[in-house]
Amino acid sequence: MNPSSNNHTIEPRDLGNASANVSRVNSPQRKVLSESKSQRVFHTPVMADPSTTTLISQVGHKIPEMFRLKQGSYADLPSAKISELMKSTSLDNAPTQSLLSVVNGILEESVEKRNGEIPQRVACLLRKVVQEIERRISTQAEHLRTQNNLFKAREEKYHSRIKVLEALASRTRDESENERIKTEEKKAGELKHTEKTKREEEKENDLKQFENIKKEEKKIHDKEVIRYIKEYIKELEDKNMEISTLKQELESMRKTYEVQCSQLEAKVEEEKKADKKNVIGYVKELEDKKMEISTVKQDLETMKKTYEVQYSQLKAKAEEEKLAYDKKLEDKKIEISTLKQELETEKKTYEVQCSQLETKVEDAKGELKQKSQEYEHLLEKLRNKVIENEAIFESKYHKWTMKENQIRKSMNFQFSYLQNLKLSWESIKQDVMKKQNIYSEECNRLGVNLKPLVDAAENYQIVLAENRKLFNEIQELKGNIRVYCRLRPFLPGQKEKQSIVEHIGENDLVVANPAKTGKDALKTFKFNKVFGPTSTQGEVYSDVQAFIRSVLDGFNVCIFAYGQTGSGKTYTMSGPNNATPESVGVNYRALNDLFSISTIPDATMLPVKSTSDVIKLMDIGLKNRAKGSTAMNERSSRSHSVVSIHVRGVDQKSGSSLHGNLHLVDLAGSERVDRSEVTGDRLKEAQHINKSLSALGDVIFALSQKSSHVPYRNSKLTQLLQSSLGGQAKTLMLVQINSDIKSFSESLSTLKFAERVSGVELGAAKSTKEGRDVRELMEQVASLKDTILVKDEEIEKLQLLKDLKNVYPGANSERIEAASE
Ligand SMILES: Nc1ncnc2c1ncn2[C@@H]1O[C@H](COP(=O)(O)OP(=O)(O)OP(=O)(O)O)[C@@H](O)[C@H]1O
Repeated sequence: MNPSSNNHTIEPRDLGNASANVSRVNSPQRKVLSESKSQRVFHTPVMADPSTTTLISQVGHKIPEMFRLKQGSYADLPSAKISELMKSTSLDNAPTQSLLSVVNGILEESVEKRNGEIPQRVACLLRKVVQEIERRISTQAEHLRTQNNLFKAREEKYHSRIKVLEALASRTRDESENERIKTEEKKAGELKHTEKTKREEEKENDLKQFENIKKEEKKIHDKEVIRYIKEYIKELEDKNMEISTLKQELESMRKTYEVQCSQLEAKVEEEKKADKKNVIGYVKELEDKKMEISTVKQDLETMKKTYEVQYSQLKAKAEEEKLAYDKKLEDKKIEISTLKQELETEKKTYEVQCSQLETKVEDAKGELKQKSQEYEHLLEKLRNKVIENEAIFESKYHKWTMKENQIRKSMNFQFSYLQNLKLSWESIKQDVMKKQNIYSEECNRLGVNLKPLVDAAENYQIVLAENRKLFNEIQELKGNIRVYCRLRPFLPGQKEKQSIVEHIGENDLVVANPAKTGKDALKTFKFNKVFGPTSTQGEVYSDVQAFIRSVLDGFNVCIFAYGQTGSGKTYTMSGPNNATPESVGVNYRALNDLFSISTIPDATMLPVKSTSDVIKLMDIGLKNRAKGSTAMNERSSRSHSVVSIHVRGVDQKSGSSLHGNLHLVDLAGSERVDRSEVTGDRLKEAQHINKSLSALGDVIFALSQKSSHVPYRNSKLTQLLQSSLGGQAKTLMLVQINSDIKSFSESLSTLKFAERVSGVELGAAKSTKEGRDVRELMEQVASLKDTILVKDEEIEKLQLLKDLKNVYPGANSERIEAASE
């Protein structure tokens, strides 16, 4: 960059005298003044001291006319002249020396003529001039910085060139091992080294100089900036000179390298010639290889031809396909054109529709407008009504306030009345309290009198319970069949809910005949226990439980449910369908009890180990059990169900053995076939059921009459129950009653039958429990019986032999024996 190209740079010839003033402008004013005095020889105002005129004239030719003060002082200048001087164009065009002389002039004038005072407009001029000088200095500083950067960039450029040269030198080293070259390389290295050290030195010098320049710059900054710039420029020129010298040196180095390269090339040529001989041998080998390659080439040629044939075939095929594709394309184009036509028609239709819609929209707009008018009219009406209503409300409000006043008045009146009432109530209260005291005294007296009566009643209850217990014990001793009666509740879907039962006691039941009236209609039945319709399965079982327990004491127990069809026998014995633990019947509870009471789980005839095992067996039995829907019961059992559990065990402490049977019997229901409306197979079933039940009735009748013959063998049922009914067993009959009025006749006959059953005396139940001695004796008896049996057989045989001998006296005894066997 050429410094003189900038408008604001100071030419070297201007700078010599102006540099000191620039620094003074930047310094505090007082310093400026003192220094300006010491150097007055340069800057005394032109007009004040004629001795300086020569000097001014020396430099004056460079100051534009307008900044030259011909006569008078700056303070005397007219304001128009000052404002003209302050114009940016005038200041820009003025050389720095002129500006500095203006500054000096003003300052000298103010010190010498005006005792340090500067008029306002002159001060403005001074400020402007100083600002301009400052701006120029900062531009110069910027310029210096740019120069510096330029110098650095050049330095880097030289560094990179040196690196390139180094690379060249190293490459040369690698290519030749010749010592001559080595020497040369050394030389080159030395040269490079010298050049490098020279460069480094120069660099160091440059840096030092640069630092010096910086220092000087600092000093000059205080003294003479212009001189520094001059020196700097000179230095720059020197650097340029140095650079050109370096260039020349580099040029000479390049030439040297070129010479070295040509020498190297010559050497390589020589080596090539030496190698040529070897090459001939290689050429021969190459010839052979070429032959091989030509053979391979021929093969390849043949392959190429084959491929070309294939290619031509494929091409022909591709062309055929292309033709077909073109045809398809043509078709598609036709299709597209058809579609376009269709689209066009659609578009037209759509446009027509659009226009129709627009017309409709217009119509709708009209309607909307009309309706909005109507609504506005309505709104107006409503507003009027609101006003009317407001008026009505106002009048009503007035009336209500009047009424409120009236009510208030009456309330006040009633309040006073209430006060009076309260007073009278207080007096009444007092009277009542007195009376209450009297009554409590009388009650106390009565309580004292009543106590003996209460005690007597309590005693009566105890006596009653004892009586019941005694009655039961007597019955037990008699061995009566126990009879529990259970009443089935009305079922949810049942329409008629009129009951024949008048009274349900703990042990008695009163039934009313709907055909009769008065006392004749009522009939009382007594049983060991009566369970009402609300009784639960648990309650029923709690009274059955004792029987189950006695099975394990060696008693035979039979529990059988009897009753008309649909009266709840299966419900009591097994429970409802999908029974829960709360609703399961006697069977399941009894089994649970047996297995929880027993210490010998496998002491059964059947391999059952738990309730669930037996239940599984029972389920099999239930599945086998015939069931059917009748008019009387949806899930009527069409057969008797008998669950027999045989318990055998040995008491390990006492050694006694026992065996007990438990029969859990759910009889099929007795039914009147006219009511159950059964026909066909069902009718046959009903007849069989009724037959077996009547056989049971006959047995019961014979037992109650203490007849010498009891017809057990008339049915399988009575045969099965023989040991429970006739033997010394514990028997419980659960009588099921359906209290429905329609079932009166059936219920009555059931109750009568049950009454008869309860009168049957079986004799005191006997346990089969036997002591150890008895058991051993029994076992001895059994073994003796077995021995007797064997002996009897032998006697029989001997007898037979004897008879045969008598018949055939000459026969051989061995042959007779064989014949008899
Ligand atoms: N105590 C009871 N509580 C609620 N429902 C009962 C009760 N007893 C019986 N039932 C219901 O009455 C209906 C008839 O009962 P169940 O089948 O036990 O009679 P059943 O005497 O065994 O009849 P069948 O002799 O025809 O077999 C069933 O739906 C049963 O669930």
